[in-house]
Amino acid sequence: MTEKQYDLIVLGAGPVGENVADYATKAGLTCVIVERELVGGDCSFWACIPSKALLRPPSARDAALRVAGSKQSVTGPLDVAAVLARRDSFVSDWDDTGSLPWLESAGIDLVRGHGRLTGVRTVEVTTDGGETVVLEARQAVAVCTGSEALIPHIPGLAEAKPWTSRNATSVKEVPESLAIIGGGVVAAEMATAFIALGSTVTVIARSGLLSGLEPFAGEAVMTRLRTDGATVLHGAPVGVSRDDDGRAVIELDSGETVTATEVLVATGRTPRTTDIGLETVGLTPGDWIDVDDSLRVDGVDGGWLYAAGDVNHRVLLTHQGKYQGRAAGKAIAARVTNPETVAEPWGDLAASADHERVPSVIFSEPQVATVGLTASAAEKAGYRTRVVDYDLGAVSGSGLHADGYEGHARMVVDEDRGVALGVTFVGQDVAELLHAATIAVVGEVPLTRLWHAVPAFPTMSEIWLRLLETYRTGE
Ligand SMILES: Cc1cc2nc3c(=O)[nH]c(=O)nc-3n(C[C@H](O)[C@H](O)[C@H](O)COP(=O)(O)OP(=O)(O)OC[C@H]3O[C@@H](n4cnc5c(N)ncnc54)[C@H](O)[C@@H]3O)c2cc1C
Ligand SMILES: NC(=O)c1ccc[n+]([C@@H]2O[C@H](COP(=O)([O-])OP(=O)(O)OC[C@H]3O[C@@H](n4cnc5c(N)ncnc54)[C@H](O)[C@@H]3O)[C@@H](O)[C@H]2O)c1
Repeated sequence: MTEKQYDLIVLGAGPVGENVADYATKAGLTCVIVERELVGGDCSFWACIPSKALLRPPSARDAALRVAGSKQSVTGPLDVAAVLARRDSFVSDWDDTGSLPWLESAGIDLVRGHGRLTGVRTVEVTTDGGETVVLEARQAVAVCTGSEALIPHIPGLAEAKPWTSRNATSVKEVPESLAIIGGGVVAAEMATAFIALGSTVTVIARSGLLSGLEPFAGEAVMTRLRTDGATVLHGAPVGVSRDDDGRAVIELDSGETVTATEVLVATGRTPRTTDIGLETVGLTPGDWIDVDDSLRVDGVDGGWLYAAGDVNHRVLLTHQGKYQGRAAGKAIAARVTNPETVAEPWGDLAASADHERVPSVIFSEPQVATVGLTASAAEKAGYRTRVVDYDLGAVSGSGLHADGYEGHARMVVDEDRGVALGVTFVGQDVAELLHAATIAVVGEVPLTRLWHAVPAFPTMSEIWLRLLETYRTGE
């Protein structure tokens, strides 16, 4: 048994754990990070990176096909083997050796193995070789263990050995057909990817596609999926089995049956907290971990426990988790000097934007880029709102970007303060329009001043001018 002491112990070397450790170390703390799989976490090896690596080649090919002149140069189908090989290179063939020099240069120690809290500021790690390493934190422990796919209780589903997003993003042999249970982000992106890779895709979306977003987003993605040959059903699965040929058979409450080579479960996430010793510090294993805006865990005496990233269920996105990681790292370090340090809203120690100002991009076809509140969420939150819509395809830059460009933009305005509460773009390559919207929403830029942020001609950003003109016309 080995015993070591550090200022901070971070459980989980995903993007979030890495940021907590980095920011605390930069502030002068000694830090160790515990990782049981790959340094870089799910995002690097099974989620963001491989999924986007699968989606980019068909998206680039589609873009070329939408411009007369370049269209004629696309003379063959998508090279699936090359797509998978490019994905493999982005995940370094699931080898994290490339991440280790960064940890070393940042001055962060690494212990490989499964970590569990064993009480106040202590963690025990069972290494792959079966050794036990006992770690003691002088200041804090940060839980950044992330989340994993939730397998719902549908009779026969678990026995039918469904795919999760990990199987989909690490696919080596593209199945002839794929049924996807769920209508959220994973379903939208993986349906887009597997249609392009050549599978026959059926999406079983009991409450429609992308239901938490502006309704036109899910409708546009659904229309495109259907145009590209997918079937989108609204029933709920009530039973799953494998037939004699090994194919998955999914029965729906509507009486319909879907048969496919594989079934992908995309019904949300569950926290990785079942076996991390939460019971030793008065918390419940298997629960999401509640935190305040400085990512400090609620209800733990002494305020030494932090939880950042997916595991706290505030926002399940890498960029927002990394933002939390920066705040947590700085808050932990600040409280070494002054334990009473308060995380002021919008200060460096608080993840204030988590509440109503989160940006996200869904890399489906078309893309969906959104920040802040939807019209219905803003109304529910009690704002006096005005909704401004504009046809993104009517902007000169869009027409130049792709022949017959189709897209839509919506800005939700807080009428009392004259600022944007939320913006949603749907269309080809709208991901790159998003950060301007994030600045407008997070910065609460008055629309009267935004008028003077003149978008360059002829870019798609002229959508801002059109949205503002439409808003002013309606005054
Ligand atoms: C298919 C898919 C695509 C996605 N695409 C995007 C995207 O494009 N953009 C985006 O912003 N978000 C995306 N997300 C969400 C994103 O992956 C997560 O929000 C992000 O990975 C969360 O980071 P994290 O560090 O909290 O957790 P993780 O990345 O899950 O890292 C947690 C780490 O902790 C380790 N760990 C867990 N328990 C222990 C333990 N007991 N001891 C030691 N180590 C432990 C794990 O092995 C893992 O390495 C996607 C998610 C999925 C499923
Ligand atoms: N581009 C990105 O940023 C990106 C990409 C993929 C995933 N993610 C993140 O990963 C998280 C997980 O994505 P997800 O798509 O798994 O979850 P989700 O919460 O987006 O969608 C879950 C879907 O499953 C459905 N569902 C839930 N239980 C069901 C059941 N028993 N039967 C049938 N349908 C059921 C829901 O109605 C919903 O449509 C998301 O929160 C998202 O933020 C982000």
